[in-house]
Amino acid sequence: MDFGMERLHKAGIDVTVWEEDRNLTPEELVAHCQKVDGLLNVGMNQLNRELMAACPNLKVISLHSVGYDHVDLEAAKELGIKVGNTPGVLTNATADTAFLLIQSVARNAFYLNHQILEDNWKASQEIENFGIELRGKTLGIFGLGSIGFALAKRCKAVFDMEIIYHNRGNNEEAEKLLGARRVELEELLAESDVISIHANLTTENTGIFNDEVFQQMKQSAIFINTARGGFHNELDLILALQKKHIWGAGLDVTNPEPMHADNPLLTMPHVCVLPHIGSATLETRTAMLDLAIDNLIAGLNGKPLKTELI
Ligand SMILES: NC(=O)C1=CN([C@@H]2O[C@H](COP(=O)(O)OP(=O)(O)OC[C@H]3O[C@@H](n4cnc5c(N)ncnc54)[C@H](OP(=O)(O)O)[C@@H]3O)[C@@H](O)[C@H]2O)C=CC1
Ligand SMILES: O=CC(=O)O
Repeated sequence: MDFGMERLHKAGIDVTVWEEDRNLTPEELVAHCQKVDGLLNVGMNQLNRELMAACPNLKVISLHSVGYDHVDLEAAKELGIKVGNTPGVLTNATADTAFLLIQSVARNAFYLNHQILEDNWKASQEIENFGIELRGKTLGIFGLGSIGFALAKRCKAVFDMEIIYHNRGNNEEAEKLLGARRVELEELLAESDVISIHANLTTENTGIFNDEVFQQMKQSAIFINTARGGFHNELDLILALQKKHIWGAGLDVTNPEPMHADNPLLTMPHVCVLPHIGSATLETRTAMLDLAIDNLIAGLNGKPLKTELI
C-alpha cells in the first residue's frame, strides 16, 4: 500500500511525511510545517492558532478524521485556511466498533479472555462473571448523528432495543424509522441500560460524564465511549465502576491517549478498552485517505473541498 503517495506525486505535490507513531508537540509542528501549503493531518495533532499563524503559505488543512475538536476552526477561518474532514465514509465501521464494545462488555468478554491468558479456564463460571442480556433493553445515545444512527439501527435490528437520545435538535429520520425518542440528559441517564456517546466534542461538553453523572445512571448500566476521551473523566469512571454506580464500560477512546498498561481499567471486570480503532478497517481507512487527498488537492488548487468544514 502506498498510502496515497502515487496520487499526491501525480498531482505534482512535493510531500514530506512525519513517520513517528505519535502526535507531534506544538513546537515540533511549527518547526516542521512553516513552509507548507497544505497539511494532511493523520491522528490527533493539535492544530492551533499559533501553528496556523506560523505557516504563512498554508491554504488547506485536510483531516483524516471526521472529528475536528483538535483544530481551531475559528482561527482557520480568520486566516483564510480551508479545513476538510472525512464524514460518512467511516460511519459504518465506527458504529460496528461501538456495537462490538456493547456486546463485549455485556458478555464480560475481555476479562474472561484475560483469565484464559492467566491459565485460569473455569469449566463453570461464577455468577459474577455472567453477562447481561441486551434484548429489549434501552439504548441511550448522546449525540444521535450519523454514527449514532448507524449504531441505533444495529441495536434495534439485532436486540430490538428501545432507542432514546439526547441532541440539541430532533433527528426526525431516527424517530420515524426506529421510533427513537428525544429526551433531556437526566432522562437519558436514568432510563438507559446502555449509554453510548456519539456527539462532537466541544468546550461546552468536555468532561460531561463525571462522578455526578455516573451516579445518575442505572447501577446495571453500560457506558460506551467511541467518540472522544475528553467526554469522560477517567478517574471518575474508574471510581464509578469500583463503587458499582454503573455495571460496565467500553472505550475506544481514552482520557488521556495513549492509555498506559498500568491503568486499572485494563484489568477490571465488565470493562473493554480498544486503542482508538473505531474506523480502522482496511476498506474504511482507504476511503478516508482517498477523501482526505481529494480535499487536499482541491484546497491546494483553490477549489471547494468535497467535504468542507469551513
Ligand atoms: N473512535 C473513532 O475512531 C471515531 C470517533 N468519531 C467521533 O464521533 C463523533 C461523531 O461523528 P458523526 O456521527 O459522524 O458526527 P455527526 O455530526 O453526524 O453527529 C454528531 C451528533 O452529535 C449531536 N451533538 C452535537 N453536540 C451535542 C451536544 N452538546 N449534546 C448532544 N448532542 C450533540 C449532533 O446533533 P445536534 O446538533 O442536534 O445536537 C449530531 O447529531 C466525531 O465528532 C468523532 O469525535 C468518529 C469516527 C471515528
Ligand atoms: O476519531 C476519529 C475520527 O474520525 O474522528
